[in-house]
Amino acid sequence: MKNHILKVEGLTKSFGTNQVLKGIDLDIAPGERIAIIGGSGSGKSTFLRCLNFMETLTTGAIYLDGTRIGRVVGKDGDKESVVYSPRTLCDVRKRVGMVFQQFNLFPHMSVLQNVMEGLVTVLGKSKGEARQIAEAELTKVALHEKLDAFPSQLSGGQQQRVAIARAIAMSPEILLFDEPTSSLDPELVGEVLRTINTLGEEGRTMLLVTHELGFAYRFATRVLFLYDGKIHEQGTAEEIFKNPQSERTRAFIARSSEFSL
Ligand SMILES: Nc1ncnc2c1ncn2[C@@H]1O[C@H](COP(=O)(O)OP(=O)(O)OP(=O)(O)O)[C@@H](O)[C@H]1O
Repeated sequence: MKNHILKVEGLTKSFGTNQVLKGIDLDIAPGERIAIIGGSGSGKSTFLRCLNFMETLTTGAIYLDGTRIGRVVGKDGDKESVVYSPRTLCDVRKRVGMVFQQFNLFPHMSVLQNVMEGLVTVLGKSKGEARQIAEAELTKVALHEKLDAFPSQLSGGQQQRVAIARAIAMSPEILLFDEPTSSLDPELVGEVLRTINTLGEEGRTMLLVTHELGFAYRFATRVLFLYDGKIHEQGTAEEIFKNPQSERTRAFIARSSEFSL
């Protein structure tokens, strides 16, 4: 049997009466680089946020290394009641890191402190060890000269690289990227995509929601096309971009003006 690091089963998510995710099943093997593409409002960000429980699931289950997250405490027909303890959620977020569109850095902390914070408060590292790890990760994203700067003194691309270093420093097993370049000026997009690409080459398991279809084509080992809250089509980048089976996928790719292979 294939070894799955993450498994999603029958995931639905509603906000009030608006059902945004309508039944998603997905198995992810270690080292896969998955790009999630789809039109605005198709549920891409919501799906990603469900994977580290920033959103509660309406129905369905998520398994990490074969273990279901949360404890089922009751069942009413098909609907389960599941309890997620703060400890479980903290554990999941250690294992599943996330980089956001808006960086989400702490504005009152220096670059170094931003990366050290989770290492000390969540992982319980000593300040000395946290500093060592943080400096090493910031060097990898070429920000070793900005350790004492504050986020407001950095470009958007540099801030996003701090956010990536902060996520990587926690050694997550899976990294989620939610449109990490969409709030950047066009000239800064390349530096962040290069950083993400390097992480992929290191064999990390990654899921990336993106509108940069050219990058998705080069980067992803698997592409998911989300439409109306479901995985409408999935396959290798070659299959999805060059030979999609569905007319809807074909039309989406043809419409996306950024796409250049
Ligand atoms: N917290 C929320 N409360 C209510 N509705 C929400 C919430 N978050 C998302 N939605 C709704 O869920 C739907 C899907 O949103 P989502 O952000 O997942 O789409 P997306 O595919 O990532 O879109 P985009 O490409 O524009 O970012 C939208 O109709 C949105 O209004």
